[in-house]
Amino acid sequence: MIQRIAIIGLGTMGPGMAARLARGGLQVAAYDVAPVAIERARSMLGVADSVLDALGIAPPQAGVGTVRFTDDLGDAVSGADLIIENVPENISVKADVYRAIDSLIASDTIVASDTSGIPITKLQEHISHPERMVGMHWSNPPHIIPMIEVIAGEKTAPQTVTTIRDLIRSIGLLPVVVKKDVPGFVENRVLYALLREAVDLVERGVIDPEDLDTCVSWGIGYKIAVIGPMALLDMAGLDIYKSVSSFLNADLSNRDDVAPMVLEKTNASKFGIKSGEGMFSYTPEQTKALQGERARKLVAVRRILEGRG
Ligand SMILES: NC(=O)C1=CN([C@@H]2O[C@H](COP(=O)(O)OP(=O)(O)OC[C@H]3O[C@@H](n4cnc5c(N)ncnc54)[C@H](O)[C@@H]3O)[C@@H](O)[C@H]2O)C=CC1
Ligand SMILES: Cc1ncc(C=O)c(C(=O)O)c1O
Repeated sequence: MIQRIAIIGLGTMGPGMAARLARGGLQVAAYDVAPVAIERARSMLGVADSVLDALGIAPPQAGVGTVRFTDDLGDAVSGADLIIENVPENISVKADVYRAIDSLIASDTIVASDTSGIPITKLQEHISHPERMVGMHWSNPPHIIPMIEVIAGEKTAPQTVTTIRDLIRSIGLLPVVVKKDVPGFVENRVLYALLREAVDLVERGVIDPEDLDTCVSWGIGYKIAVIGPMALLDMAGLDIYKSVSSFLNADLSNRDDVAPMVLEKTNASKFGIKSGEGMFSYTPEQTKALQGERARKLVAVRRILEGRG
């Protein structure tokens, strides 16, 4: 049974994951190579906890778990039943972490990766017990979005998948087991199909960025939270989908490289909220207000969707 979890990497995703797992009654050790990331994560726990309160997520009867921060990798993974690797989306950075923990952990300790889309089969090449490695892909913000993809690589033991799926369920989250280890798994294949088209439309001047967001959020986005794509096909009618897709699919963006607009911005260190500018601009005050407003709205929508409005 999983009780002790180590999270390696406390950037965008780590702090919310730590808070959510602790709320599920688990004992979390949180580690990062960067002291500044540890301090930032520590300061974010209270905010995440108040969002979990607003969501009405109660701890189990045995009580709420704990989050302890450490700057020592050996200390973080010592005695852990599960390690969640959450470092940047780069195979060699992730492989360094697997090599570093290999001799520090028991052969049956589960090692999960929160990779956004690197096939688990590739990551397994860098660990001595590949049968205990699994994909555990959270969605951002991880303390609010309940769905987590679970992905087996070619060498993952079925029991490893079952253990992680059951753990996710046991703390009130929603596991989705992906049946094939395809790049991007399912959530990001769908998201990146949408983002490729959205970026292309803005880049070609078909629409302004603000209007693109209005169109998608108030059109498809709002609807799709209630009616998933497969159900939507039935609601619209497969005959309609057949007619439209017969001419539209051929006209959709099929670019297989990164769009020039994105390269231009990233080359100028315009990464979005984290750097103050990306598609839009953000002052620190605006960022704080935006994060609060988004959390409030996501909480309200989730409560309604769960029938707890
Ligand atoms: N940002 C997002 O929306 C999502 C990201 N992911 C995935 O989660 C993983 C982490 O992503 P983010 O949190 O966005 O990245 P991030 O870049 O915000 O944070 C990564 C953290 O890892 C730390 N780190 C780097 N090397 C390390 C090492 N050797 N040991 C310990 N810590 C180390 C960095 O100091 C940093 O704090 C990536 O694989 C990403 O693709 C998954 C879901 C959503
Ligand atoms: C743009 C983007 N890329 C990856 C992920 C997750 O892996 C997300 C997300 O969770 O929101 C994302 O927005």
